[in-house]
Amino acid sequence: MAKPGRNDNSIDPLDVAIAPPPDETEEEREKRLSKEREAKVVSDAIDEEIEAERTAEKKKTRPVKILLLGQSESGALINGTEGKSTTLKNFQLMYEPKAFRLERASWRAVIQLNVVRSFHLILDAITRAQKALQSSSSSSIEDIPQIPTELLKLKLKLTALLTVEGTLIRRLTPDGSGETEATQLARSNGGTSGQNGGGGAGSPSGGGVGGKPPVVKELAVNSTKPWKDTFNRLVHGERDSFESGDAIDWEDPEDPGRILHDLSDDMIKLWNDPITQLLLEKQNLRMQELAGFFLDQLERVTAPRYVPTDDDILKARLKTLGVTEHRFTFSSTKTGQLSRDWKVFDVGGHRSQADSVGLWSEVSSNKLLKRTNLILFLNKIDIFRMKLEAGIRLADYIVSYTKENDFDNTTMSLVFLLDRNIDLRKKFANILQDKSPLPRAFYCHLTTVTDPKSTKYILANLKEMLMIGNLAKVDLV
Ligand SMILES: Nc1nc2c(ncn2[C@@H]2O[C@H](COP(=O)(O)OP(=O)(O)OP(=O)(O)O)[C@@H](O)[C@H]2O)c(=O)[nH]1
Ligand SMILES: [Mg+2]
Repeated sequence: MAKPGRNDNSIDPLDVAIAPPPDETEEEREKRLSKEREAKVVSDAIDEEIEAERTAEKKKTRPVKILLLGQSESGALINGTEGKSTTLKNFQLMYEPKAFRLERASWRAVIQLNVVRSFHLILDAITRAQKALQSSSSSSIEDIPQIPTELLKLKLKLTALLTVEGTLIRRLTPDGSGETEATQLARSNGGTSGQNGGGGAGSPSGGGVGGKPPVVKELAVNSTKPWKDTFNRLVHGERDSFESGDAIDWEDPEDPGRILHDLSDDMIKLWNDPITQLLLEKQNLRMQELAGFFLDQLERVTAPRYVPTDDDILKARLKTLGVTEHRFTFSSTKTGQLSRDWKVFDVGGHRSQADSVGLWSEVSSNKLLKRTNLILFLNKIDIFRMKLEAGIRLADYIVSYTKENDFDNTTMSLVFLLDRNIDLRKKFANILQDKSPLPRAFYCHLTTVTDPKSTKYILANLKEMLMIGNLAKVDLV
């Protein structure tokens, strides 16, 4: 006997759903059947196309696969993100420059969001200082400078940026595109506003005034979704004119660039004010080290007809969610013997991963990846150097390091890394040697991937791997 609530198995719900209405006339029946015939022709054509693609795919040499792995947030010494999407941007810049530059309109919005986000952090920092000054119980009050009325006026005017932030977020995550669901705005512990967070900065390295460190909210976009399409719809005119600003709709009355331009002078004043700098310093907020830093270029990026340069696009920050696949066909002229299809997978980083060493251990020991060649990038070396020069002591992070924290010579930071006692590369090489199920060569680079030249390391290693290894059958991470 059937249990109560169970469907009768002999009735197919699909049949019921597509069954013709019981009172169908002869004419309606003819119409329906004709539509069904048309749909079948389309469906057959799609099946044929898929089959043809599958056959063509099988005939081709297997593509080289590159999986970009890393964290979204990492340790305190080299903070923030890993630069996976930036590496991918470098590939696009090198091999699909036209398509890359056609996306300038979208990246312009991301850069504007980065700018606004930076100001959100600054305004929050001033608010925290104000609160601390008002509260007599604050222990660190004597360290906080008095905030001049002029600065507070500027702050008030610039709260208009929070509206721009909202507009930009809405544009980057349009309704119905699925982007809103994919948008992750991390919790904020308060500040100037309770509004949505913006994209841009990584985690600030410091604490609040006499309180908890500020938690940075960040806009994340699922890169498999066409967030760029919102802006591409604005594109008009000749597609070939990508080098100019023609890809941007300058007539758009809603363009956030207009408000940014109107507030430009005030933004520059606030950022350059020594009290602002002091307040940031007291709160250990090193804006220069945060991802998506454009505050030293405010006049240019808020200019009425600002078009992002390649360099700006490489520096722009938009967090990735999920996995994106990009295909490139690399010509032999640029890559030597590497003329074949490449698939590059950009994997959005996770905050939960313990640290870079842990991730490297996991990847090295993974049995499914045992025949996969690995290249390790110790990225953001420029920021590492900046931190060393700012007086952060390596010994506070690496106990075995006992040498001088001396940075007169700009190459010193690299010497530290290469030093036998604390050779980070050696540490990672040992992990690979110990954990790898099969012996593998260790490739490692200290990089600054915002510099397009960094791609050359990848290409040089790939050539070597393809030559040394089993040439046709190499998969890469
Ligand atoms: N100064 C400096 N900035 C870098 C470097 N590499 C990446 N960045 C910047 O850091 C930010 C984050 O880089 P992404 O490439 O988005 O990082 P990601 O690994 O894709 O991060 P998730 O998407 O969160 O997983 C961007 O604003 C980059 O421009 C670097 O070597 N030096
Ligand atoms: Mg990314």
